[in-house]
Amino acid sequence: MDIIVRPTPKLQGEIGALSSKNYTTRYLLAAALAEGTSTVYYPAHSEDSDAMRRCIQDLGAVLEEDDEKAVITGFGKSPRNVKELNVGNAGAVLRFLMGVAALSEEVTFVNTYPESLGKRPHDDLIDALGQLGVQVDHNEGKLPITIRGGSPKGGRITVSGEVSSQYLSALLFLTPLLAEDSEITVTGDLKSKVVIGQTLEVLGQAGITIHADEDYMFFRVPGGQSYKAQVYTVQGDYPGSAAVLAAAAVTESDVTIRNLAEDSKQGERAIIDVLRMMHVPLTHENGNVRVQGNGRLKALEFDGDTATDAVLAMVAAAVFAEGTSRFYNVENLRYKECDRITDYLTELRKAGANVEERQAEIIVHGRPEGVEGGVEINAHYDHRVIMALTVVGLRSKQPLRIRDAHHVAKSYPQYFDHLKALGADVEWVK
Ligand SMILES: O=C(O)C1=C[C@@H](OP(=O)(O)O)[C@@H](O)[C@H](O)C1
Ligand SMILES: C=C(OP(=O)(O)O)C(=O)O
Repeated sequence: MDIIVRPTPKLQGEIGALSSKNYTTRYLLAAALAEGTSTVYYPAHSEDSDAMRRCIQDLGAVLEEDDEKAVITGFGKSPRNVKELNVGNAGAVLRFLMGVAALSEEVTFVNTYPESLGKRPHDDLIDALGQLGVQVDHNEGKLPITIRGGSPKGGRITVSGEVSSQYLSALLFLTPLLAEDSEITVTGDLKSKVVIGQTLEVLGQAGITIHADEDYMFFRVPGGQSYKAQVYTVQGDYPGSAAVLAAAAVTESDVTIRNLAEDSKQGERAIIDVLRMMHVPLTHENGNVRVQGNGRLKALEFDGDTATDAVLAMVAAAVFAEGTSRFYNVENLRYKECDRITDYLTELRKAGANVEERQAEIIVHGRPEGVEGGVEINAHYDHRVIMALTVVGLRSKQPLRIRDAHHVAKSYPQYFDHLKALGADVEWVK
């Protein structure tokens, strides 16, 4: 399915934020790794969170769900033997479950998105699991991947943080369950470091003890622990909401998103500060973010690694800012659903934006007068490219047609419904 995004000068209304993807995957996993029955309130419903639901059930968790909650009886340290797992296009789900698979005899992760997740590297996690004595067969560090776990005992592990924080999160979920203590040393620069704060927060809620150095470069993990069955509540999602807030920022608007906690550990809450720095009129009180956009934005410089999954939305806003913006320290955007620097900028240029790339930077020469549009956009299987190009389309002179925009459902299936409710002129076409 394609979406047509037509110029929309005004957005107005109120929506509730979608539920956080990163907390949903973590709570579902923590519940599966517990032996009793946990409840997860307001879990996200999207392709990635459904991938976690499906896989933990394949591994032996029992899940019952109604409109507000998932009730999960976990398998503890003993996942059921399963031949294959299919995580769809979900990177974090794959990496976390590669850790869990170390507790199984033999599991193969199949490759159902050869053009997206199928191209992403997992070498650093494969290497770390190898240090625990886990045998991993792989296709040059990529899917399909077969893990022969058995009974790793724990010990000293080093893992590179240069490409993704998800490898470290996977080890932090696994090692507490091993018989012996572990020590994890991170080498290189740890990318998306703030996300590790979310992992540690969830592990703490699950009753797991981890001794972490303040810089998250070294961890002591006592072995022989068990996850406690708990009641969790998923908070609102900043990365997805960032795209809606960017849309409000580039139009004449009065848009409110509810349920975005001021004290959230999601790094992408930086969208609030970034829009403020861009002089976008905005308030954030009692979990409600209200943008009263006037279409005028100022350029800024920003360390994108602190808000990895919101950078594309921020760049889309910068396309219409006065002056030149620079988003630096973003090299790991290249290892996502697509190369979110080269592929994304290719599509932005098609729409008429003036952008430049460096290995680890995106530079945007703003066009407050708007961009031409009137072209077809390749989504590159990437929900965040789809959301960000939609923001650009709202302020293009001619409509944009985004091909295969249904991939938005990886994290935010109701994105276009939410935008429509706010008055955006968007239409699905076959
Ligand atoms: O741990 C997680 O849930 C995630 C970590 C981040 O990945 P990287 O650490 O690869 O940047 C983020 O981009 C991804 O959407 C989710
Ligand atoms: C990169 C993302 O997810 P993942 O790495 O889990 O596929 C994302 O949600 O933007």
